[in-house]
Amino acid sequence: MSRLVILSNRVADLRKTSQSGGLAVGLADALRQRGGVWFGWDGETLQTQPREATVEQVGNVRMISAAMTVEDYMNYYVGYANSVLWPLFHYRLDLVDFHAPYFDAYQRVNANFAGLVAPYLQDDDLIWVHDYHFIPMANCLRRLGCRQRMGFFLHIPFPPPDLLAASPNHRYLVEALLDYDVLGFQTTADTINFRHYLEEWGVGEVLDERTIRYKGRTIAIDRYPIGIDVETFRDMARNAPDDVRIDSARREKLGRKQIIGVDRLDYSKGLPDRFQAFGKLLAQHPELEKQVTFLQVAPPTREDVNAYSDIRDELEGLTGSINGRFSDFNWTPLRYIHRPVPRETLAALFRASHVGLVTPLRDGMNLVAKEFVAAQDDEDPGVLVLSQFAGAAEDMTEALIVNPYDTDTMAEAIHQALMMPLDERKARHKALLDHILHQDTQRWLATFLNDLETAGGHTNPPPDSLIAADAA
Ligand SMILES: O=P(O)(O)OC[C@H]1O[C@H](O[C@H]2O[C@H](CO)[C@@H](O)[C@H](O)[C@H]2O)[C@H](O)[C@@H](O)[C@@H]1O
Ligand SMILES: O=c1ccn([C@@H]2O[C@H](COP(=O)(O)OP(=O)(O)O)[C@@H](O)[C@H]2O)c(=O)[nH]1
Repeated sequence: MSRLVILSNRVADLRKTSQSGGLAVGLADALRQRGGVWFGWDGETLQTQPREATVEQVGNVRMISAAMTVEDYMNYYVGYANSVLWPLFHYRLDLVDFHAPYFDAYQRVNANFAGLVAPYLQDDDLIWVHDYHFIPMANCLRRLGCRQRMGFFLHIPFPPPDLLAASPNHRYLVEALLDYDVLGFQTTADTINFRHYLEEWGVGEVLDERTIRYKGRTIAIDRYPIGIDVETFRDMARNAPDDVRIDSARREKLGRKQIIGVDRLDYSKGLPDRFQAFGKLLAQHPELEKQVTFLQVAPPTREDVNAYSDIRDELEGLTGSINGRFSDFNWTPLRYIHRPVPRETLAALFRASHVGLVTPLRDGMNLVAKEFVAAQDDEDPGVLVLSQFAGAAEDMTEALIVNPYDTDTMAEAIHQALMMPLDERKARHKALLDHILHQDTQRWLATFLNDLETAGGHTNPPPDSLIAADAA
């Protein structure tokens, strides 16, 4: 079996079970199972770029990481990755903030990181690159002479061609993706958008749904929906810490139901619309007074990007106005936590909740949707309310599917979830649980790596075209 080398901007702390963000959670689960190497940014910024990476062995995983300069952090991470690619790929052209130095830094950081990891690569490694930060990584590694098989997985949505074309570098990005041997997306909709781009812009040739021909090479593309380690999460949920148990017992005594949401405080997660829907629920159903509380965990994220401080102000305003209007001395309907909460605690909180709200405006997958289902008690499960625009909705069709822009209907869906009879809750939960058990981390890892192992790779001609790749 070839050694697996994972490259991603964010690396997790494998000593902790708690990671912020689904990419770190998914990859930590995957690498703990198979072992290998994980390379990425260590989260530090320095005045000058370090010449070497730091290496550390954690169990069966070799962690290789490096800092970046303050300037690169601002132009590459805050800039191109999170002020251009993130909003663009989440269909938010209004938030795209493009500046030429961002794109230069994006290419420079990819080239620097390729140079830092290349000395650690072995000839028969399987190289698996993750997410929008590292799209040109294959190109950079090939320029250094790396001939290994390389796969890429996009954790976020791939937008329709017309939206992508709003970026000055759209052709560069797509051609850089075609430098890999296998391209993975979260959903069928994403793979269709990618193929449509190729057809509309005349890049390569779509041979069939899963095969592209580009400059004499073959590239496999498919959807590989990311999953979770269901049994581990179920065990965490059953072992509630004391404070969660005491809080649940108090609520039970008062006959109160809990609604829960857990999201990084990101504009893509649809939090203001969700809060408004909760306000409408309370206004339209006065009988719910003191019968229900909504707990929203929303840890800070990417705070150096302007769009993220705006959403924080908006949410704090909404929390104040909802609680100001409906609270009583012994009831606070909306509890909002702006800090990360350990995943073990979240698991227990999910199990203690009657409704899970996962209502992003656009999301690659959304692991919280899967975690909420995994955490439930099979005999008395809670109900998942899921946005039609989360990647998870493509398969989790037994959730209550909502349009997150339509706050009136969302309020009604929350009401339906709170009132749902036990038989229906059990039937929906069983179907959702079967689904997440089937599409778990292990399957995600195995299907992608199987395709990478059998891909064109070494049989493809050397990608000389890459050397000539220009920033169109
Ligand atoms: O690394 P950060 O900038 O702090 O952001 C955290 C991660 O957010 C995104 O997660 C995505 O991946 C999940 C797992 O595949 C998926 O469920 C979710 O829909 C995506 O939004 C981002 O893509 C990661 O690169 C970040 O590390
Ligand atoms: O305070 C928090 C908030 C989130 N998470 C975890 O972070 C991941 C979020 O992944 P998801 O795919 O839902 O969204 P992303 O943040 O990657 O866009 C999930 O595993 C959550 O359980 C966590 O451990 N603590």
